[in-house]
Amino acid sequence: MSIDLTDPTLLKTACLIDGSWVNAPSGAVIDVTNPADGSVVATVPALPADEIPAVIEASARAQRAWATRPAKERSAILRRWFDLIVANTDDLARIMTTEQGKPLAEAKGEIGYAASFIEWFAEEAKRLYGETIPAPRADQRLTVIRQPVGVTAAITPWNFPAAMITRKAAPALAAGCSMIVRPADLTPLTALALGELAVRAGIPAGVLQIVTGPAREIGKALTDSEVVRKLSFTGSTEVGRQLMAQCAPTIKKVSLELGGNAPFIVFDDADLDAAVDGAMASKYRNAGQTCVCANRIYVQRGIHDAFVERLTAKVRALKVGNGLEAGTDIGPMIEPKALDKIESHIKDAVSKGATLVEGGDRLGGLFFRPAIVTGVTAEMVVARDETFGPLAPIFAFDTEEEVVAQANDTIFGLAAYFFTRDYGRAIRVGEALEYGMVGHNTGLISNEVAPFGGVKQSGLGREGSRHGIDEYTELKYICSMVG
Ligand SMILES: NC(=O)C1=CN([C@@H]2O[C@H](COP(=O)(O)OP(=O)(O)OC[C@H]3O[C@@H](n4cnc5c(N)ncnc54)[C@H](OP(=O)(O)O)[C@@H]3O)[C@@H](O)[C@H]2O)C=CC1
Ligand SMILES: O=C(O)[C@H](O)CS(=O)(=O)O
Repeated sequence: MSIDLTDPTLLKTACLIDGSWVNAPSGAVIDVTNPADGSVVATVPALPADEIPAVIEASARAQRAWATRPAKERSAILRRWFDLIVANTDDLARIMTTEQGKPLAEAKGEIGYAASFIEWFAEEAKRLYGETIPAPRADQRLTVIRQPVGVTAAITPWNFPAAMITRKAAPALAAGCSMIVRPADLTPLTALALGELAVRAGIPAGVLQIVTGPAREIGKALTDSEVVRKLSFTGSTEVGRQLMAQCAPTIKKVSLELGGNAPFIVFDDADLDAAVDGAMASKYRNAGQTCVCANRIYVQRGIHDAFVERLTAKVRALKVGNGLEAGTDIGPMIEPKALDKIESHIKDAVSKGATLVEGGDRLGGLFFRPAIVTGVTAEMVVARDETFGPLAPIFAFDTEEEVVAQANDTIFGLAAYFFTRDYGRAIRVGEALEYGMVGHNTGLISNEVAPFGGVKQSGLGREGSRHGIDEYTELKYICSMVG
């Protein structure tokens, strides 16, 4: 199946290495399939790990030159990349929906979200200010400058094939670093299309490289290298923990955006319609395949039944189908094991006394009817493990103290949400929740201007915002004797 594009040259099926489009020496390839129908959309190289040292060498060579370019020049080139991505939104979205499955409207939204990080860091590039410090001696002058970390690497997941790349590459390039990106095998085409637009924008050869192929082996080659000074990873906590350990021998800087288990709390005094709309947005975006999705929905007993009734009506109205078809709300899951996990969470909960009140059945292929389960308790697997699918498990609660304790009873700490119109409660709960990001009366918190990241075992560091570029810079202190 070819993808119906206005500009077919955006469909790249080779690695971007040192400014050229390169296949694996052996010709080995990986199939890229459409989750909506299982068809092979394209192939990309299965680049062997022994090709990575040359990629790293090209990255180091390019980075030295890139860092000497005035910040204003780097900014202008990033701005051109932003403009080209925006101008090609429709094609990029069609490529994304074809390989990842999300509805076209969501894919277009992600392209805009991904582009916003480039726009933001094109501006930040010009504001990497240093410091002068009053010296303790008359014959000294103390200055602090911010310099690029150097050669960096990124390993990114399939659920946001564009935004998870630009949220890393934009600050890296803005700071004067180079970056080697290894996208998920399931969704490489979006990454390669972004690479093509980077070339057209004038990002020099070697500054941004995109390699496809065996994750473990390529990851090992990147983490083993002393030249690679930083790794940024988005994905599961399990893999993040492993990559962090692999980076330890060479003392790399590490940024980790890992798993979540977001509580979504609705108090009796909440705006009920706002809470239901917030739950729909947080739970079912990308078919529930986001790290910040509501994973546990706690509803205070006084509003519980009304909330379940209204949520059920909206979930029942969701249209499941091919993301390329107009009106689709929920696309296919990314792979078969995703459906197995949702089913296992439902079966475990029901076996322990919960009630399946909506959906929960397979619709053929990778399609799954969005589900709601009520009567959920802390003893059920869904309370501890991230479903990463369109399942809303609903817990009833009585007091503020009890629900905050339950919400915090997890190893994760990425995102949390709560709905209340009581000012005092808003302050208390917002401060008590042990999460990197908290939504108050909203289920959507992600943008390029705020610091995205988690605490506990949901990650290290922040992406986006004025903080995101810090992950790609080093502070250098210069002490001058002025004689
Ligand atoms: N905090 C956040 O922003 C996000 C967190 N996540 C979390 O990730 C999980 C689901 O996403 P998923 O993509 O399956 O996560 P994974 O951690 O399995 O994969 C993430 C990326 O890492 C690669 N990878 C896997 N194992 C290794 C390894 N040993 N060495 C190097 N690279 C490796 C994968 O490659 P490949 O897929 O090709 O095998 C993929 O590109 C959920 O827990 C979710 O919460 C996901 C997205 C965002
Ligand atoms: O990977 C994810 O799940 C994203 O970080 C979620 S968001 O940034 O699109 O909210």
